[in-house]
Amino acid sequence: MPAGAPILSAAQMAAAEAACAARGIVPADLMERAAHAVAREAARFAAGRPILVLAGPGNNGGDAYGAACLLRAAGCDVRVAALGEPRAGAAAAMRARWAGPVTSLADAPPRPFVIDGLFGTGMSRAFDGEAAARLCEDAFILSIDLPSGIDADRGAALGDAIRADVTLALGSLKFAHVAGEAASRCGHVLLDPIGIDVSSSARTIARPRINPPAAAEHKYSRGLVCVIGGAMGGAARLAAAAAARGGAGYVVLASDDRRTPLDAIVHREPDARSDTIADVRTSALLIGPGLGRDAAARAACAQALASDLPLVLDGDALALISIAALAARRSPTILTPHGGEFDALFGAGDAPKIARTVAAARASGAVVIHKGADTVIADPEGNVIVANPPSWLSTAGTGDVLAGLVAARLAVTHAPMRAACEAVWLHQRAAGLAGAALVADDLPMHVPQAIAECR
Ligand SMILES: NC(=O)C1=CN([C@@H]2O[C@H](COP(=O)(O)OP(=O)(O)OC[C@H]3O[C@@H](n4cnc5c(N)ncnc54)[C@H](OP(=O)(O)O)[C@@H]3O)[C@@H](O)[C@H]2O)[C@H](O)CC1
Ligand SMILES: [K+]
Repeated sequence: MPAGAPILSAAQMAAAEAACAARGIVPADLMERAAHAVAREAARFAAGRPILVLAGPGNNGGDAYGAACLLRAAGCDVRVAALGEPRAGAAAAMRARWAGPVTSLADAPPRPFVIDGLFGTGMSRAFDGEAAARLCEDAFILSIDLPSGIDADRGAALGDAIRADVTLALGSLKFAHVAGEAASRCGHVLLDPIGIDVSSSARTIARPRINPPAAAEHKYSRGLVCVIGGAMGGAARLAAAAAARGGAGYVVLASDDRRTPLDAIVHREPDARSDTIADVRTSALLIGPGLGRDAAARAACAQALASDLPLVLDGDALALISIAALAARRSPTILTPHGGEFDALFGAGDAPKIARTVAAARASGAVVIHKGADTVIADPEGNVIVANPPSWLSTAGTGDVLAGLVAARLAVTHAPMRAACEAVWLHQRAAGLAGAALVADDLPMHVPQAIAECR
């Protein structure tokens, strides 16, 4: 996935495209650039294999006809199969430029390399993809802009959507490249800006810059993280270990369980939880991993919410708080819900995940890390960062590790959105370093290497 790339809705993309006209760049120019970009990538990936171009009735089809012409002119073996005819505009002009035969999808013989130009951002209703599926079955598929059959904003498959090996996004990434079911249908995503000026409050995650501590720093100035644990000691231990490896100067673990994951982590008895939450030296307080939901947990959560400390709320804590109590806080707050915890706190809804996460951040005044295969990070100002963490992270305890990293980065940076993004990046990079079949315990030891890569 391109790092730090803007992400737009289909309507925002159309507006950016329209704004090009003011600079004298008309739709036919953009399609010409799109066709060149598609032909370039197709030639690279096809590597001499016979190419079948699937062309639809809209501008996605126009891009496809343009690429077919360029590839044929470059000496490639190209055939075209179409679904409907472009009726007007730049797409019709591109269609007219193609002098070779055009067959229907049903009549086309399969070829080993397919350029999927059936539908892009204009996909508006379910699509009967049976004929296309036959042609794509054993082929390498390069999708133009989006795999055909995908709702660009929701990332949902409308009928029989195509599953691409490579998707070349044009102009900007769309929500479907990073969110929802569609993200997994895109294969490897490339982006060609084709000269369109794009600005967006939503971007893909990028490697952060993390400086080493200044020479005069000491353990308290580096950031004191207090982890408030409860009945399930393992979760809090994982979080504390991650906080210690994540760059905090000092980590305190107040938990029923006397074991600490590292000798460098200071244990406090659970009856000292209240004093710990009241400790004004604390740079970031983490509450939730393994906390439980009993009366003591509820009281600890209420005290944490009422404090002026920068706060990270995870796991059980997310079930013990209200949006009103969050909104009343004046200090930085970060929430780390997975989908179920998010729905329980903010309500389930039909809107795309990015929009729901922004609404949650606005309502709570907190930075929200809405975890999942597409992790959406939003702040109350509407800024959004999207990450696609490795699927090996879908195992017990990895959320506790993330919570600990979030607390560490909040303690160091004092900036909740920055802290959330740094932590999510470090978490996914540590997972990459840990490799296949990782367990949560493996992650903290890889965080220092991930931090070292952030110079
Ligand atoms: N990013 C850019 O600036 C550029 C993008 N380009 C390419 O343009 C497409 C978007 O083009 P658009 O024409 O808006 O949309 P599509 O090509 O995706 O499809 C629209 C046509 O498809 C018909 N349609 C929609 N759903 C179905 C269906 N289920 N079955 C059959 N036909 C369907 C739709 O018909 P309507 O009746 O709904 O109007 C349209 O005819 C973008 O993705 C890029 O590839 C530019 O080329 C360059 C600039
Ligand atoms: K397509």
